[in-house]
Amino acid sequence: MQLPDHKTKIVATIGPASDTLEVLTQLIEAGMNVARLNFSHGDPAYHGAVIARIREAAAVTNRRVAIMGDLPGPKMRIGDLAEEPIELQRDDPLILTTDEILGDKHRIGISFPNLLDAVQPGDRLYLNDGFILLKVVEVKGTDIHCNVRVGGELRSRKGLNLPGINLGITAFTENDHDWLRFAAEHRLDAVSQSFVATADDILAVRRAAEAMNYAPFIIAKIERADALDNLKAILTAADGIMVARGDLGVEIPIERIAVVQKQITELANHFGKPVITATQMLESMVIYRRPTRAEATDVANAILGGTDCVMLSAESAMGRYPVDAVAMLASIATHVEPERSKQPFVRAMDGFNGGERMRAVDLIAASVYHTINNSAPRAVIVPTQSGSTPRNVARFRPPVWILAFSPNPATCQSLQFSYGIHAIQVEADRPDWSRFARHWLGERGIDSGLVLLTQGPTAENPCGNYRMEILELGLDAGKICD
Ligand SMILES: Nc1ncnc2c1ncn2[C@@H]1O[C@H](COP(=O)(O)OP(=O)(O)OP(=O)(O)O)[C@@H](O)[C@H]1O
Ligand SMILES: CC(=O)C(=O)O
Ligand SMILES: [K+]
Ligand SMILES: [Mg+2]
Repeated sequence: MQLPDHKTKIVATIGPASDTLEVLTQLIEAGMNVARLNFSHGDPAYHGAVIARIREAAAVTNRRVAIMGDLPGPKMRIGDLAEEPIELQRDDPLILTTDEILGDKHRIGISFPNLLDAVQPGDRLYLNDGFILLKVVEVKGTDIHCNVRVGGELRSRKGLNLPGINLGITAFTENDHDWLRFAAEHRLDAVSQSFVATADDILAVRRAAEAMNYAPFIIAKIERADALDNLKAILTAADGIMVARGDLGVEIPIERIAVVQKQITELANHFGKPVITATQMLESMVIYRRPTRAEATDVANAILGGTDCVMLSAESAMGRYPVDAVAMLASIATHVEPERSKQPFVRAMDGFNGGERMRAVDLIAASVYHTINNSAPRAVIVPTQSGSTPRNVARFRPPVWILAFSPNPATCQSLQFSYGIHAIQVEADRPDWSRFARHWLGERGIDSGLVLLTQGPTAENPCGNYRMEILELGLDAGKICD
C-alpha cells in the first residue's frame, strides 16, 4: 500500500484549463484529493460532463477523489461587457445600472435590484476582488452614479463587494437551491455554501438537502465580516469550514486576513472539523511555472498553522500550469509537515483544561498522540461510522497515517477533507477489529512493528468501551494470538 509523502489534502477548482480526462488524470496523480466545481461559472450541462470525467479519471487512476460543488450564494456580479477588458481610470465617472445592458467603460449592468435601495452617496463599492474602488455619488432611477477612486482592468462577470453594507439577504438563495438539486442528482460528496453569516444559513442548506433525500458534507465558506462573530455556532452546524480569502479580503481589511485565518484554523482544529485554506495560494502560477517565495511561504504557513486542505482556484481552473500547481502544493506539504511544532496538539486541547472535562474520544485521541510520540508506530487504525473518531485523532496532526476503516461510503468520501486520514471502505462494522486489522495488514505485507487501533461504542456494539490497542506485529510468526 503506497500512501502519499504528504498528509495535507489538496482541493483543486476544475475549469477550462483542467476539465479534460487527460489533465484530470494528471491532477489526481499529482495529489488532488477533492475536485471543486464553482457553480458561479459554467452551466449544468458543463458541470455534469466534468463530473463524469472526474469519476472516470478517479476510476482510471484507482484513487479516491471527492467532488465538492460550490454554491454561489448572494454574490453580486457585474454583467457582460461588450468588449473586454475595459480599463477604468481614477476620477472617471461610471454608472452601475440594474437595466439589462451590455456594459462598457461608461455604464455597467448589475443584476441586483436591491442594490438601489442599499447604497447611498459616499458608500464604497469594490469590483474584481477589491482591485477597483468606486465611490457612490448619487442614485437616480435605475442608475447608481459612481466615481472611480482606484482604477484598473475589468472583465465580464467580476464580483462586486459592499463591505459593511447589509443587503438583508440570507446566504442560501433560490439559485443555490437549484444547484443543490443538481448536486443531489449527481450525488456530489460535498457542497460549500458561499457568504455564510450564521449557523442558520448552514441549517437551511442541510434542511433543503434532507428534503431531497441527500446528505452532503457541508462546508461553510467564511467570507463576510458577520460570520466572524458566529464562528462557533457555524462550526457546530457545518461539517467543515473554508477560509475564503478572496471575498474575505475585501469584506474585512486585508491586513486582518492572516490573524483571522489563524483563528478560524485553530477553532476548526479544536472542533475536530476540517478547514480549507483558499484563494491565491499560488496565484502567480496562473502565468508562471514557479510560485513566488511569498506564495510558497503562504502555503507552508497554512500547513504549519494546522490547515487540513490547501486549495487552488484560478491556478487550476484557468491557469497555464494546473498540474504543476498541484504538484507544488504536494511538494511544499511534504517538506513542511515534518517541521511542524507540537503546538497544534496543545492548541487542539485548549479549553479542555479549564475545568471542562475531556470526552472519552478526546482522551483516546490524546492517548494515541502520546503513544505515537513514544513508539513510532506504522499507522493508526480507526474504525468509524461517521468519521468523527479519526478526525478527533487527526486534529493532533500525528506524524503517521490514520487508516479509517468504514462501512459507510459517504464517510470515506468525506474523509478526503481531513489531514492525515486515509479512508478504506470495508464491508461491515465488526466486533473483532483487532483480528481483522492484523489480517488486513498481513495481506499487504505489513507484518512487523507496531500499529495502534482505537475502538469505541458502535451501533452493533453499543456497550463497547473506548479503548486503544497496541498491535505488535510479527512477534510470533505462525501463531494466531488474537
Ligand atoms: N467552470 C468554470 N468555467 C469557466 N471559468 C471558470 C470556471 N471555474 C473557474 N473559472 C475561472 O477561474 C477563476 C477563479 O476561480 P474561483 O473559483 O476563484 O472564482 P471566483 O469567481 O474568482 O470567486 P468565488 O470562488 O468567490 O466565486 C474564475 O474567476 C473564473 O474566471
Ligand atoms: C473561494 C472563495 O469563494 C473566495 O476566496 O472568495
Ligand atoms: K462561488
Ligand atoms: Mg468567494
